[in-house]
Amino acid sequence: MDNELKSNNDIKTKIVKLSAILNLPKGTEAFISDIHGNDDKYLNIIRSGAGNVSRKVEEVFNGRLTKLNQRKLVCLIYYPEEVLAQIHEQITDPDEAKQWSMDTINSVLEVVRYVSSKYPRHIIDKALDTDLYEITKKLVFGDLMAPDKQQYYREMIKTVVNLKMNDEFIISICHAIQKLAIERIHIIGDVYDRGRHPEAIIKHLSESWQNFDFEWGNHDILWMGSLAGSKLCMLNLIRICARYHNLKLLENVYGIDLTSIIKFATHAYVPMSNFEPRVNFAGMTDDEKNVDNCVQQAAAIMQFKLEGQAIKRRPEFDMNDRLLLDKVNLDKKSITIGEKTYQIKHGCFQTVNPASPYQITHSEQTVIIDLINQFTHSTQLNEHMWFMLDHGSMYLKHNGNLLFHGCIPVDKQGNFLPLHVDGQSYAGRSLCDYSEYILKDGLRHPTTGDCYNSDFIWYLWEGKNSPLFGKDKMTTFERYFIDESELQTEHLNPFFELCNEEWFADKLMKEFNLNSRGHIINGHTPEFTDSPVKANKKIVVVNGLSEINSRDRNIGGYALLFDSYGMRLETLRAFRSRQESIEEMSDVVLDKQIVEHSAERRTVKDTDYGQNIKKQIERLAEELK
Ligand SMILES: O=P(O)(O)OC[C@H]1O[C@](O)(COP(=O)(O)O)[C@@H](O)[C@@H]1O
Ligand SMILES: [Mn+2]
Repeated sequence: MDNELKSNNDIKTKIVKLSAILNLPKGTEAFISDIHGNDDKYLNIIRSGAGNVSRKVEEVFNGRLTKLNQRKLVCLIYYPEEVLAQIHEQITDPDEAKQWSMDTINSVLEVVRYVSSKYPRHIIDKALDTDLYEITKKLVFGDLMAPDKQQYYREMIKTVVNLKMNDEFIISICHAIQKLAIERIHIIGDVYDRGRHPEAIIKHLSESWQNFDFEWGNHDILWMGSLAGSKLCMLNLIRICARYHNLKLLENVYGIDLTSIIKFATHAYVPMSNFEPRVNFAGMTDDEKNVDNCVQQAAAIMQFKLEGQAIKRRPEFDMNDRLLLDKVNLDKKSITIGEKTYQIKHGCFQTVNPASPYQITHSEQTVIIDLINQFTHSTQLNEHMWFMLDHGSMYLKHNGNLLFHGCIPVDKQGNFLPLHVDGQSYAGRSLCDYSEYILKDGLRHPTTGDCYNSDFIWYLWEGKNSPLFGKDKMTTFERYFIDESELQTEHLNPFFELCNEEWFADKLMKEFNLNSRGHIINGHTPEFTDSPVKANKKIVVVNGLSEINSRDRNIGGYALLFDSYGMRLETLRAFRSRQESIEEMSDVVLDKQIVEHSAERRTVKDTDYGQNIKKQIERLAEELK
């Protein structure tokens, strides 16, 4: 064959393959948010395919397995390692154990074949374990019903069991099912803060997941901002870690030596009830609680001082109402705001100089410099934050939907509120684009000096026009010191109320150049009273809210699934622990609600990926001689 013909045939083969992919059903997207370092809860959602795995098992085994046996199989798929250990304790007879393994291998193979049926080969290949690839590929892709081959496959399964590879094999297939149950995960912000293992979530995504994206949340910004050199982001972050008994995360995972702040804090402060940690884990010692308490005070006071300096440096941020330290009276036991004076029962203003309340002391300065140098040089923090940066954005337009963590700031009429900074005005989409630009610029050029980028990144955390925060003020000071609920209340931007209006959803979509048939999906605010589905089903809030805040203790938040049949919102069962989930064989989903039902089954053709494929096909067609 001459070379020209050969290369033409290569191109044609590629076109045939790509055209075939266009007609496969659209992959399943899962939308989750506000994980807040709860790695077990996150893995529970992911391993269950946000409820998709149990649905698939039901579709395959309805009428063949009882509900109880379906639940057992589902639980095995979520937690194969733990469930297999239990089974080995329960089934001690060798023959019975072999039988169980053979039956189970057959069942999980049926499920993996079913979930992989809508994927092109290269995606399935990625989901299969590389060590066992040669065997799994034969059993997954082989035609098991072909009469001449049945014996061949059965013998293979028998040999896997006889060679005692059964557990390893089952585990690898279960993991493949988990991966294939969701094609892409959208993590709509707040991976970090409060919970103990945000790094485990990053690790899971980087090591075992292929398709995902982050839409950054306000808490993630604190961590990215600290790497960029923002001392304010860092002090907020340390304060929150101390508040949630999480300082170990900084030491053990990010290699931050906290000696300087712990020494300073325990010397300058005594534990006080208003700084007690917000969690009470079994095994927390009094010593640890005292350290948390004092570090929280030290970080809070340094934060309030540096915030004061930043607010004065940046009048354009319009945050003068947050200047509170200078309103504390000389007795340091009361504060006068406007006309009113409020008592401060538990103040800790011993390092505040009334003549110059926002000035930090020399000791504080030493601590801050030591810490910010460590943050900006932490290898692990660098790795994790760049991972979030590389795979994330302020907002994402994907398959016709608009995703962001918090809000697009508006006034009561729904007009986009402008932020006047850097000689320009930014509002709506341009505010999001500008925020992303500054964040990236800040991370590319880290500096520990008081620069504009660092100040702006901190503004994204708690400024009233920040798309990530979405509240009029952050009342940290009031919540620590002033026992007055009216002052402590943070008011949501009108955006959240307007989200009940369909016209508003349409306006947002238009601002982002999207068709009004798509959906807006965000997180951030826990839904206590209203439904998470709003604006005639055009807006969905997927907060994986913590059970502590939930109006119903059985509800553990919401996740959204978007597959070839449409979109459905899953109400998640409250998650208490991995062990409890395994013992109770509880499924993740409590309830489902259809958000959209596609009239026709969506295929890859109807997705952004499909658009790319079409372009590739066009380019290839042009190459044909
Ligand atoms: O309950 P805590 O730890 O004091 O945190 C409360 C603070 O967290 C915030 O709710 C922001 O966090 P979220 O993004 O999780 O809502 C602030 O508005 C509030 O001041
Ligand atoms: Mn948030």
